[in-house]
Amino acid sequence: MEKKISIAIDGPAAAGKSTVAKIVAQKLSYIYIDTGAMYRAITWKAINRKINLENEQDLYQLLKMTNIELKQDGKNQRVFVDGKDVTEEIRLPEITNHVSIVSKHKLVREEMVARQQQLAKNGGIVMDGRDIGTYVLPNAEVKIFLKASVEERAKRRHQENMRKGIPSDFEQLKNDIANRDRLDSEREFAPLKKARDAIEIDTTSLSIEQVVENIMALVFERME
Ligand SMILES: Nc1ncnc2c1ncn2[C@@H]1O[C@H](COP(=O)(O)OP(=O)(O)O)[C@@H](O)[C@H]1O
Ligand SMILES: Nc1ccn([C@@H]2O[C@H](COP(=O)(O)OP(=O)(O)O)[C@@H](O)[C@H]2O)c(=O)n1
Repeated sequence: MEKKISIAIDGPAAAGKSTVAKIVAQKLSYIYIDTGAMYRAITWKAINRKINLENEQDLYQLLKMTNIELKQDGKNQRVFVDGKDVTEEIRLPEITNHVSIVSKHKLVREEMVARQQQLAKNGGIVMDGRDIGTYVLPNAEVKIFLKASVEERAKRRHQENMRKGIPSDFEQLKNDIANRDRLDSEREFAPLKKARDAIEIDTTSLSIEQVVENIMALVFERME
């Protein structure tokens, strides 16, 4: 039987990480873990509970008693918080615009990373996020850093929002994405950064299929 490897996919907002990670996982019959969904899930609960998002201790205590599950549903993944399906709600602008505040806290990240490493411990995993190659799975056999211009990323997310019926203003979205990238890159603990041994793919003028092909070629190289 071929070796089950770990694949880390990082990059800024709306670069195409989850889209290609999902396809790569499907092709390999691997487990796909969307770590951004986990940070979105705790942000959703904290906002609902009216927790001060700057209060690291309160957020950590909340997370400790929160069950976050990612369940495969055909081609899609559904996200559950304490048994409640929050898949759609965690993508709303109110959540998106607050996740980077919650995710900057060291205690929150350490707890999330422990959960993510537990999920990945048997290999056969595709995980996407901001710190997977640098911090969560430093020994991943394949590390990818996806990027694209902010203009292109905002365009893609805007189209996605329109498709899903989520309110969306292109200029606002562009500002929000740039702002989130800045917060994620400048935070002290496990910031968004390309791992030294990650392969960078600029997807600005690539199709989803082309990005997947590039990644699959790297995967097969490492599996040999
Ligand atoms: N290479 C690509 N070309 C065009 N659109 C893409 C590409 N990759 C992803 N998309 C689209 O861009 C949007 C954002 O992709 P997503 O996978 O959610 O990004 P991320 O997980 O990095 O935030 C989605 O609507 C997706 O269909
Ligand atoms: N490994 C990760 C994944 C996400 N995040 C945080 O979670 C937010 C949402 O991540 P996401 O991947 O769902 O965001 P999109 O790129 O899909 O918009 C990011 O902006 C980060 O603040 C993180 O800090 N570390």
